[in-house]
This record gives sequence, C-alpha cells and structure tokens, in this order.
Amino acid sequence: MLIIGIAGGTGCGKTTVVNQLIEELTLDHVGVITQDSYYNDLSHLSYEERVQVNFDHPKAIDFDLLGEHLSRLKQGHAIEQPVYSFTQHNRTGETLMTEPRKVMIVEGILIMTNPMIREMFDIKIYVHADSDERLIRRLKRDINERGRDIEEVLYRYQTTLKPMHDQFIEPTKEYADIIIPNNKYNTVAIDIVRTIINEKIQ
Ligand SMILES: Nc1ncnc2c1ncn2[C@@H]1O[C@H](COP(=O)(O)OP(=O)(O)O)[C@@H](O)[C@H]1O
Ligand SMILES: Nc1ccn([C@@H]2O[C@H](COP(=O)(O)O)[C@@H](O)[C@H]2O)c(=O)n1
Repeated sequence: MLIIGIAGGTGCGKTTVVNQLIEELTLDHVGVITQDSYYNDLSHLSYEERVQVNFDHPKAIDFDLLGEHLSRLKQGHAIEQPVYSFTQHNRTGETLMTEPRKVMIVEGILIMTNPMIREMFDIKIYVHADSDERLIRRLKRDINERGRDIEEVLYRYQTTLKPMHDQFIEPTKEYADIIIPNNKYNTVAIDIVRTIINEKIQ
C-alpha cells in the first residue's frame, strides 16, 4: 500500500486536489481519509463549549485513532471512519466503512505535525496558496457549505486560524516531498502526482 499525505493551510485546496487526483482513477484502487473525521469526540461538551474549541491546534486531533486506522488499513483490514459535522462541531456518531486500497490518500491541515503519522506517509505533499487567497476561499466555503457567517469566520481566523497556521501548519512544508502551488488551478502538478499513483496501481 502507498500512503500519500496531503497537507496545507485551510482553503489551500487540499480537498479539491484530492478530488482532481481521483477523478480519472478507479475507486477500487484509491481510498481517501480526511483528517476532519479524526477531530476529537467532543460529546462531553455542550454546543456552546464546542464552539469555543481551537480546531486548528494539533491537540484537537485524535492522532492515536488515525494512526490505528492507518495501521489496520496497511494490514489489509477495513476501518470505520467517523463522520464529522461542521455544524455540530462534533462527530455525528455515524461511520463510513473504508476498505484498504493500493493507494490511500490522507488529507488535512495538521496531518504532518504528528511525527508518528508523518512517518507512515510514503509521499508527503504540501499544497500552497497565499493567505489572502485562502481566507477568501474559506469565507465563501464556510458561509455556503458549513453554516457559518462572516463574523464567525473572521473571528476564528484572527483568534486561532492564523496564529495556529503560522505556528504549526506552515512549518510542516519543510517535510514535503512535493509542494503544489495552488493560487490557481494547477493541472500540471495534478498530472504529475496522478502519474505516480498510476505507476503504483498498474
Ligand atoms: N486553485 C483554486 N482556485 C480557486 N478556488 C479554489 C482552488 N482550489 C480550491 N478552490 C476553492 O476553494 C475552496 C476551498 O477549497 P478546499 O479544497 O475545500 O480547501 P481545503 O480542503 O484545503 O480547505 C473551495 O470552495 C474550492 O472550490
Ligand atoms: N468544528 C470545526 C472543525 C474544524 N473547523 C475548521 O476546519 C478547518 C480544517 O478544514 P479544511 O477543510 O479547511 O482543511 C480548520 O481550519 C478549522 O478551523 C471548523 O471551522 N469547525
């Protein structure tokens, strides 16, 4: 199994890159794990308390569960990936059965901050977009798709998102084997990574 980690700041286009990569591939060969599924279970907190959580700090992620799931997939077992709700700020209680594939893609802002998880990646990719571009994309996406308003996004950006990006996420760029510049759609980089994946699944 080839495990590809795709990191980068919020709004840089990780999910879009993953969708572009798998577009022309047979889903029997490629599987996707998203870091969002591994936000800590916050069922012990009220909604008001969950809203206050810093979701951009590595401590917000259940890396033990993510590591356990990746190990099980590597051993050829299916896993139950938790389903996450951005409106509830919590896991939904549902799971998505995820089968092992020849290529597993793991994407998320913080996945390369954890040494144990980082070690599990055969290829590490960092998607880069400038911070103003990322903020614009995040505003549009969170308002349209994640039930947020402009005040919420900007408050989160100033209080946690930007400082955590600078402290934890941007420094993981140094671990990357490949950096994809993504201020504009980058079809050349997508083709290169897809070629690598295709070689593996031949
Ligand atoms: N290269 C790009 N140019 C313009 N918009 C983009 C680009 N890549 C992604 N987007 C848009 O930006 C938003 C955030 O992208 P997404 O892939 O969800 O980022 P991430 O998963 O890194 O947070 C989405 O609405 C997506 O359509
Ligand atoms: N309840 C939550 C959990 C996370 N976030 C934000 O999501 C961002 C990571 O996801 P991307 O798809 O943008 O990579 C991260 O910056 C968190 O602030 C949230 O808003 N609410």
